[in-house]
Amino acid sequence: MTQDELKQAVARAARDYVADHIPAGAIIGVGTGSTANFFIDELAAIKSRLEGAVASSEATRQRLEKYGIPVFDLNDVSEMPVYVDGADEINDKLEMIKGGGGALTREKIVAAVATTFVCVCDQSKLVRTLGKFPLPVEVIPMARSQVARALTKLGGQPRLRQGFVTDNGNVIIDVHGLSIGNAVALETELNQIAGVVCNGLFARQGADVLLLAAAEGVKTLTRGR
Ligand SMILES: O=C(CO)[C@H](O)[C@H](O)COP(=O)(O)O
Repeated sequence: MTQDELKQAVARAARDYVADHIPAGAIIGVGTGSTANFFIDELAAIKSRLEGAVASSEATRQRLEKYGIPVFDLNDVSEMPVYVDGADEINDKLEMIKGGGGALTREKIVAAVATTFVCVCDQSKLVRTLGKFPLPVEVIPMARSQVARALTKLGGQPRLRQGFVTDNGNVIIDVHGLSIGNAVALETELNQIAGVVCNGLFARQGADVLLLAAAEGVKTLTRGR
């Protein structure tokens, strides 16, 4: 199976998970990226069961609206049964690196309101140790040099994502060369650097359910929050 076929398979599994686990008329959170896009395509088939969705990026908002799925402002939504999103890496504790698509801040905010984070991945994303994928950090533009120096002191090699501006008007620094032993501690430490808006470690609030696509089928792994 190609990687896109695996993404399609896991998107279908996520559609079925949503159909089985949410009450009719719920609002759900929707992530960003190619796997999330396949999920939106599948979600269109069950849209009559939803009141709508909250989008984690402008790209996701546009795709949801293309299918006629109502998109709500997060400020008007106080609870969501589920948030569905991909990841760049995930370990067996269901801690993740996210933000390859640059939407990490809004993803973390929308996920924080959801009861259950369902991560949808193909098998290539499952790793023993997080950090081979460069860790995205969203930074206020005037702070980029000072944050880069702080990231170097932490042992990483920071690289500015060239020509990229987030939906929030900020820049992304991708941190290479990290081998992340304690993801919760590093997530917390990075948040203390002045100028950091958000970092791509989703460890303090990891996934609750992982739907993992492999050639043999889609496996479900769960973790208590
Ligand atoms: O965090 C993300 C976007 O900010 C994505 O979930 C992550 O990059 C995975 O994307 P894809 O499904 O395209 O591999």
